[in-house]
Amino acid sequence: MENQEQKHKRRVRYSGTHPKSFQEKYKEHQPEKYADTVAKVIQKGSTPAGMHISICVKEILDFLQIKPGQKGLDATLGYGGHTLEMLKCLKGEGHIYALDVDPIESAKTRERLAGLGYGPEILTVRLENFANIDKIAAEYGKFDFVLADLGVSSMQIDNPDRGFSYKTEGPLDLRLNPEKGISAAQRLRTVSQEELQGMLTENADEPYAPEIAEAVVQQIKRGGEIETTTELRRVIEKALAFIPEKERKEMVKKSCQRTFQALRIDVNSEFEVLYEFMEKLPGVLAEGGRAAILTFHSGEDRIVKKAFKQLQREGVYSDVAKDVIRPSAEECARNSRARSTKMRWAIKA
Ligand SMILES: C[S@@+](CC[C@H](N)C(=O)[O-])C[C@H]1O[C@@H](n2cnc3c(N)ncnc32)[C@H](O)[C@@H]1O
Repeated sequence: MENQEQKHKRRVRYSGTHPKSFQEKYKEHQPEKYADTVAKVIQKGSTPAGMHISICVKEILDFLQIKPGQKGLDATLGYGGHTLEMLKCLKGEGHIYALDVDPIESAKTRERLAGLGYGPEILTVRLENFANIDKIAAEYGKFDFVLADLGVSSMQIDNPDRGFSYKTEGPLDLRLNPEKGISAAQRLRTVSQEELQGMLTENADEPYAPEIAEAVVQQIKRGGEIETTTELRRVIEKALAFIPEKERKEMVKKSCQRTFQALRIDVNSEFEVLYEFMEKLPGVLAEGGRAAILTFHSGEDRIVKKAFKQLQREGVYSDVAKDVIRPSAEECARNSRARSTKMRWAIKA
């Protein structure tokens, strides 16, 4: 008996010495305590867990020309990397108001920045959608500078519980504020094939939108669940099984990225709130006030470019970026998430 048991004993799987899951990367979650580990991860061109590396910092600061005593708005606080650099420019005089819709990350950021000496006397953090900048300006007055760094932070993408990435198993949520609205899984339960196809095309230029929309809707009609990130990825893999094997892996990867992007834009009404923000932006800027916006895909950039150009023609802005500004090759090598970034700016007349 003993012998038999030994025979069937499985070799313990070697799990390696390096942490693999988001939670296991506890050192990266405490940048102040484990600065060496964090520095090594950044040097390798990766973003440490629980952190976000700010993009185009120099380009933004060069443009905004922040002076002590000014009042600014960071419409997308995130990890607070840009906010921190802008706060330094104030040299203790003036104020920054920072918005975010994410209650989880913005609370952590507020605490961390307060720990660095930037408390409520110089920084006000509000849990607010940037579509409501008019209300913020009505409360605090017009701003000398405004920054919006659109989309999601690395902390949100990397946390499997938020469901932003097809690469890790988690609930298919994708909400920037998980306490409001409906999750992506809930959205898929009632979406029609036609609507989903339109969503994939409009929000992410997905070339296989018809195939993916059909596969998703059929799966749900048959009573199959799509409640997790992996379940959605599997449906996409099946829908694209007709692609020759040599190209399939890469195609599936790209279609997964685009499908998750399209769903994220949908459940967070990202285009609608961006239109509203662009419309209200001139009204919250002081005369000569400067605004910089970072976008991450063509849909966002089109909205920003069109609004800036039209409002310049109407004399609302005295000047706008002629061409898009891209992060340097060196920055993209250091931070792969910078590769798709485009920056545009405008100056209020
Ligand atoms: C790319 S991150 C910002 C990173 C930040 N600039 C930094 O340096 O750490 C974008 C942030 O904007 C927030 N966000 C996205 N849409 C928003 C909206 N409509 N209103 C307010 N915040 C929003 C997200 O929750 C996320 O935290």
